[in-house]
Amino acid sequence: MRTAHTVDTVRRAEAELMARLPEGTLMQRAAAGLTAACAELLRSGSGSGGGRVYGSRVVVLAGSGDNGGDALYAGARLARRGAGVTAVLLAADRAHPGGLAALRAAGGRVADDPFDALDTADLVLDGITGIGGHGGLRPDAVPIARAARGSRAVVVAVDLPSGIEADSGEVPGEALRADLTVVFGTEKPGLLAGPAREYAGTVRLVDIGLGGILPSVPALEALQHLDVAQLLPEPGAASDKYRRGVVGIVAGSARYPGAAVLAVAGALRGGAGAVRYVGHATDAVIARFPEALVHAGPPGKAGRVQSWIVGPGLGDDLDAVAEVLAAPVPVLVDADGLRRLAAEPALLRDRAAPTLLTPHAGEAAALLDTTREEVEAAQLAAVRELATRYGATTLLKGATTLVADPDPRTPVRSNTMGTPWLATAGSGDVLAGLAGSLLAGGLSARDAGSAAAYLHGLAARRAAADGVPVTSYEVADALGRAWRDVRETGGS
Ligand SMILES: NC(=O)C1=CN([C@@H]2O[C@H](COP(=O)(O)OP(=O)(O)OC[C@H]3O[C@@H](n4cnc5c(N)ncnc54)[C@H](OP(=O)(O)O)[C@@H]3O)[C@@H](O)[C@H]2O)[C@@H](O)CC1
Ligand SMILES: Nc1ncnc2c1ncn2[C@@H]1O[C@H](COP(=O)(O)OP(=O)(O)O)[C@@H](O)[C@H]1O
Ligand SMILES: [K+]
Repeated sequence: MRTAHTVDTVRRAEAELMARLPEGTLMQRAAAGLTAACAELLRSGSGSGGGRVYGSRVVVLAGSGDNGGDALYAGARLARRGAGVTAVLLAADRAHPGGLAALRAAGGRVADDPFDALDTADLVLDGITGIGGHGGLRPDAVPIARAARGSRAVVVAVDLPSGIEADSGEVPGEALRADLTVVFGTEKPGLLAGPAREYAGTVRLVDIGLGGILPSVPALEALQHLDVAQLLPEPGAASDKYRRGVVGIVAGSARYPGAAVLAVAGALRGGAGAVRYVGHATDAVIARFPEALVHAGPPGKAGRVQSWIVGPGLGDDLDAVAEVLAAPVPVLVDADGLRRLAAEPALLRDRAAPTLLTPHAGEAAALLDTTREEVEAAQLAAVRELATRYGATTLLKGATTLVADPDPRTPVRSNTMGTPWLATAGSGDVLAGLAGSLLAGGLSARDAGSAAAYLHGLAARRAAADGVPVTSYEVADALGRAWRDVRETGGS
């Protein structure tokens, strides 16, 4: 499990640890981890450095705080290994004194012209701001950050990409996009939530000894293979199709029969014992999936289920939404079902069984009575607000998918397993089917949503492995492979 803690929590834990250690120890641990990561990158040939630390050209962008200190000490270590290291000081009179002295003692120098230095750099260390930065890059840092990004150098962010908000994942102004972020002690929420997450590149965690001090419940977490493997249901010797769970799907319409087919496709790969389709697309569903049980409706007449999915491709025939939400089983509401809910939130008022809402940014905006742009700029705040306002677990789809429970103390789950290939019509229907199927298998709404988002992203990656566009149907088809992948790596 990847975990992220807020800035306040990190600062408290660091203070507690620092009180037990000689001064400067944590910064040296951070700098040592940073140096190792940079050396590895340079040796791998990234940034056209010729595959060695010795002789490579490194530029350290150093702001006025400890983030700059980390970067300067790492620069000093790289200089001792033979790199040519130049520092660009964003606030020359307030640069970290110890870090700057160490760099100079190791043969590093301060740049006369930052742009000349960046022009020939192989690697740029971004130490402008860390967890103390707010409000985006300041005007004097903007041209330097742009030159760094525009150069051929590989960019390594120290703790987090400068310009992002560590706690909210918002990017209020300009920020410096990194190829690698070396984060200290624990991840920060902004590394797991969009839009900031998309600035971080690959994230590498350096242990600085905070492990036993940080609270065990993080602010955010992200599942990995092993975690997903442990969540997935597995039939036992005593299982029959009803015990494995029956998922009911109210989706599709004469106008959008494909949404029904795709939701059923996802649900059939989610481990439920049976998939019961209810609606106007029975012919299309049965033609593709003879194993589905079909019924023209209404849902109450279709037979028992352990969970319902309602919404994909329903069009304007939305009476079934209220009917399904009145059932005492877990319900996943997607697409047109969410439109109905935005118009009548009271439909959720008397629900005792779990509810999972799966909006994309546009649907989330309608539910929150705001704009898509505002949701996209503050995804973490939006998903939390949706979950508390509607009293329902909410999965907010996007390049990063977030899942929040109504109880604000429960860590938000982030899924970074997606791929832009998923931005294709109908892939959300497959996700809804898969998540609803996991709900029928007995997973909580949070586990079902986050495990489904993970498998869905992994399936798309597998299906697009050759770099070719994938269709939503192919994503559904690759779910079996994704399931096998996590089981093989995670054990079962
Ligand atoms: N604590 C620990 O034990 C450890 C901490 N570690 C490291 O310390 C980092 C946190 O250091 P920090 O607290 O000094 O804050 P930091 O992010 O460097 O910013 C400092 C100053 O920058 C300025 N500034 C603000 N916004 C700005 C902007 N938009 N653009 C430009 N400048 C801006 C503002 O100063 P101002 O100019 O307003 O006076 C602010 O005070 C942390 O991320 C990690 O790398 C590690 O060594 C491990 C041990
Ligand atoms: N850039 C992206 N990177 C990763 N995943 C993405 C990206 N864009 C969209 N997705 C994923 O693709 C799916 C799209 O779902 P949705 O918006 O409901 O589409 P549709 O309604 O066409 O099915 C979601 O799972 C979303 O998280
Ligand atoms: K930084």
